[in-house]
Amino acid sequence: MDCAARGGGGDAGEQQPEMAACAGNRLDLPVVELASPDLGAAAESVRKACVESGFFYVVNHGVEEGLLEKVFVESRRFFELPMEEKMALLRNSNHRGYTPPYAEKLDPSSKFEGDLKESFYIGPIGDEGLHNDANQWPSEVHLPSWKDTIKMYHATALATGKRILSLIALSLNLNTEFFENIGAFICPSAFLRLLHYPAEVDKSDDGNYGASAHSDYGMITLLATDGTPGLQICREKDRHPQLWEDVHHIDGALIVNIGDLLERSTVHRVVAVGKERYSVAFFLDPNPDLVVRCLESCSSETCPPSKPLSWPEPRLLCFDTWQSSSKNVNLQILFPKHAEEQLYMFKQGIYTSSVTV
Ligand SMILES: O=C(O)CCC(=O)C(=O)O
Ligand SMILES: [Fe+2]
Repeated sequence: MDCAARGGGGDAGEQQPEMAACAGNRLDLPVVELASPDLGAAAESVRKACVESGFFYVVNHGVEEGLLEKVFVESRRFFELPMEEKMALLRNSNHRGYTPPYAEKLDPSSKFEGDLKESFYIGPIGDEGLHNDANQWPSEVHLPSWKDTIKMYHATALATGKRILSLIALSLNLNTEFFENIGAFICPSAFLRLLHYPAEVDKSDDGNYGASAHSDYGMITLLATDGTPGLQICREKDRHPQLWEDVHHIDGALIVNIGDLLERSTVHRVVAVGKERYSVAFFLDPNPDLVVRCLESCSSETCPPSKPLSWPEPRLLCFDTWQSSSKNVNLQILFPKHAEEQLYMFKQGIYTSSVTV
């Protein structure tokens, strides 16, 4: 079972006055060294990043630069195909495939028809021998090396994502194997999403976003960009006016952000910068039958834990339809600073797809 709409789409939700980051107000997000033998220091820096902004960079992350370059080449090749060829791979009921411009509106309150981006989703890659790969793949005649490159990146990003989650576990004084041990990775919902943002926009799209404000709803997202600016975060979404800060590009680094499932997601968006932009997002979420609840060590009287949640069937999870906590597989999560928001994603119904195609 896969998740419904990817990305997010519930939280930011407001067309309020806002400030862009002032020039010179450089956002210095932590850079985490993933190959460091000093796991304690790396975990501490992850913890600081998660508590303070929910966004950080990782370097020495195990993704070869050459592989990433190939992914961007293949991505460009796909998005340059004629629209009818892309539409032939339109996102299917398993949420794999192509979404054209305007197909998604990550911020449901946006006054525009949809976001400017187009994208392509690749879900968990099955063993073809077992016929369980629900992905759609472009024709090998047109794009002969596409599938192998994308599969390679999916596997590499999954390994990197698991390493980051082991540091997150450590940062919470848990065993590095915590997520592995509770079964979060038995069959993880690992979705790769290729994204393409147009350079030119029609007059009617003045003020529209490449990707409107949202938070990602899963555990962590690994983001690679082609270096073109546009990504912004809002660290305090309830502040008025909102302050949006640019996440700048660091050569060779991946951008990591934590999602709603870790209770400390950060609202972000991609603004149109008058230049074409490519990015590749990898969403690492646990296997679908995991029960989610707050870690005891992250709760207190003032920060009571939420009741356990099944993942990712939130449509069933209104306040009055709690699942029992009796399952022994529990993903118990974190960062109590935002415990009061534990349920906001469900209240907002962000799993209800905002896809209009
Ligand atoms: O393209 C980007 O930089 C961000 C994409 C994103 O936030 C998403 O797809 O959830
Ligand atoms: Fe996102």
